Amino acid sequence: MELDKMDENDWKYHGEGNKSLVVSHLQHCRVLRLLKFPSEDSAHTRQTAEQAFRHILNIVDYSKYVMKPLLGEKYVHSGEVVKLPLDFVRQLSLKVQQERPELRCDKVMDTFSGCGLCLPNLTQLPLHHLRDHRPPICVEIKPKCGFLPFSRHITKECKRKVCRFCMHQHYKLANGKWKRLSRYCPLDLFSGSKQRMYVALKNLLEEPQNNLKIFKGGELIFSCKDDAKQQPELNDLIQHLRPYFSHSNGLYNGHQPGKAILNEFIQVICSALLSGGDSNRSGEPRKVHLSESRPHCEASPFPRDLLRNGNHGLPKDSVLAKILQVQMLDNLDIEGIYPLYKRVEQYLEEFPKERNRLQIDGPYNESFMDKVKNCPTEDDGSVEYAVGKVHQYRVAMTAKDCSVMITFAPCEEDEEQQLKLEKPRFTYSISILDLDPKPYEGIPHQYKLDTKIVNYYLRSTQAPPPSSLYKERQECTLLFHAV
Ligand SMILES: O=P(O)(O)O[C@@H]1[C@@H](OP(=O)(O)O)[C@H](OP(=O)(O)O)[C@H](O)[C@H](OP(=O)(O)O)[C@H]1OP(=O)(O)O
Ligand SMILES: Nc1ncnc2c1ncn2[C@@H]1O[C@H](COP(=O)(O)OP(=O)(O)OP(=O)(O)O)[C@@H](O)[C@H]1O
Repeated sequence: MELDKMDENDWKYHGEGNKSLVVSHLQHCRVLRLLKFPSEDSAHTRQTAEQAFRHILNIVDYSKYVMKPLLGEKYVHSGEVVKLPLDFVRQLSLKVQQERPELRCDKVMDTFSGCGLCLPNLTQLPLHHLRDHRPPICVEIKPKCGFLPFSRHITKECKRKVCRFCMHQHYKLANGKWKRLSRYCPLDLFSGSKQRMYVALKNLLEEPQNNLKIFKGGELIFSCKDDAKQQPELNDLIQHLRPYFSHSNGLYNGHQPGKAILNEFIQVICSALLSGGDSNRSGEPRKVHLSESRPHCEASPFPRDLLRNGNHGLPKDSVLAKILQVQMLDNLDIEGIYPLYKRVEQYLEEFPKERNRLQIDGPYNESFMDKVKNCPTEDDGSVEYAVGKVHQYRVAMTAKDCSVMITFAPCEEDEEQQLKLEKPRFTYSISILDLDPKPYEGIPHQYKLDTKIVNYYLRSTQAPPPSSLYKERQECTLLFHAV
């Protein structure tokens, strides 16, 4: 990619989140990630080009020196900061505007700093097109927090029983972010039990919200609709997936029934999520267990009588195990962190120059990582302890908000061979994305939000739920066979 010859016509809109907008290159397996800012603030809070460059550099450093060592080399692609011609960025911004979903248009793309992040396009498998005519399928999951907090600082008992995602659903519904409750529960996905993972993925397919996107050949084919009232089309998805699962097993009227296709698709995702573990001497993958936390969320729709005390857990090096371990660096919960944040604030008021030494806003380097890793286990009343725990909390927050991308494509066999196989075989890659640092200043907001979510949950579950909600849920429930 020659930066001085950038042409907006070589790029197209790919997707966006709350903080950044992503465009993909038409020929090369590359994306550009550009920051976004609230539109009303853009005139006065706009950063100088120098500040914007520093900001993006911080994102790369944080990914490279903090998240990559914690999550594993193989899953993290940190990318590189690129300086882009301002004219290119302005033209690009105009070009993508009409593709942007309405719900994301409260923010505008950064067209003034001329900085962006260049990353591999993780929805593609490099060189795959040389081997098979079927383009890769990519499943992007934002799994959210996979454990129940176990901190002694927790004041509301329900937080030990119902997970944050399930509680938050009620609050999101009330403030209009979504129109239907999601039945997805992160604790099921992180359980390591194939049955529970299956149910979690099935529930994501029924109501993806912002937790599931599916791409085919780099094109988005399944996600929540822009109009949150509309449901995504599972039948369309089945048609897209059919060529990947057309083997001879279980044919009905000459082809696989839709349910069977979704069933196999979910199993492929499960296998990928459980892969990557090394084995012990008996050949069993090593597992990680959450001894400190209750393993099941009371709001999950997974039938309680099917919960067994079996030796589930996630294979040690699987992508979900890696993410969960980092999430669990938050062992005090926001209720334990907030007083420590206030301790740091008080200290900084007295000694403002200490902000740099304590690396409150970075730099995110080995020394920051040292503070995260070697934080004392007991509170000795020091500012060092408080800063260490705050840093750990922020790292855990990143892991609670990251996404996993599983990109898979049929193995090399030609079609005839493929049809004779009992099950199709896939080659795949797994990555973790959106590993940006969460701001230190965000802690008071997190504290308030936590209180709101819990209070709202308690209020809404004590009162009988509106009957229309249940009606809608029943209408969209699919019946899958247990695996
Ligand atoms: O607080 P949460 O759990 O709602 O997470 C926010 C996400 O909402 P979600 O609940 O996943 O729909 C939110 O996602 P959406 O904008 O809702 O797609 C962002 O990821 C936000 O992170 P940031 O402020 O952009 O760095 C996320 O904020 P952080 O809490 O991770 O800072
Ligand atoms: N390297 C990549 N390859 C392919 N697609 C990507 C890549 N990085 C991001 N995307 C796509 O762009 C979308 C937005 O990116 P990202 O999640 O990083 O945005 P964000 O604004 O930081 O998210 P959030 O809302 O969590 O703050 C992703 O959901 C994903 O679909």
